Amino acid sequence: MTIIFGTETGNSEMVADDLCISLEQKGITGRVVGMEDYDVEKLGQEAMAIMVTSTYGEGELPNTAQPFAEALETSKPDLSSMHFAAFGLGDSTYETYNRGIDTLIEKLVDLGATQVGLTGHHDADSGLDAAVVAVDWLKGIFVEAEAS
Ligand SMILES: Cc1cc2nc3c(=O)[nH]c(=O)nc-3n(C[C@H](O)[C@H](O)[C@H](O)COP(=O)(O)O)c2cc1C
Repeated sequence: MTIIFGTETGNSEMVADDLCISLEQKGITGRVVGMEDYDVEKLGQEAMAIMVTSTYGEGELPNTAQPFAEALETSKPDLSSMHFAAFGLGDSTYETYNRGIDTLIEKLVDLGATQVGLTGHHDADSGLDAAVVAVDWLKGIFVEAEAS
């Protein structure tokens, strides 16, 4: 399973790495890739991916996610076979709390992808560790998938 992250200061990458470790503990091989290194033409081949991104500026995607989002708009890959789970990092002291992940989800769904489970969120203002929150969220996604 591929974990694709967008980040400005590295928190989303740490989350992606810990999600990968958590997957491997379940016997699932994971691969972590930054959005800046990911070719959107390959996205349609991901049967199941985990998307992780923070929010920057005023509700925008972080630097490494912006070219990825633009490439989605221009290449318009067919994502009808792709499933994905989504986790966002933000800070609730901003009015635009966690808008980045919602922007990304909208783009993927517009191209035909199917979201699995509820979007996970980390709030930097909570004082909680982002990776701990993300790994707990992923466990919930698995419980939901097993129940359905
Ligand atoms: C300049 C700046 C702007 C930010 N803008 C937002 C924002 O609009 N909405 C939000 O929810 N979080 C915002 N954040 C919080 C970041 O998303 C949060 O710190 C996150 O953990 C950063 O993750 P990253 O290191 O992967 O980029 C902002 C942080 C900074 C420093």
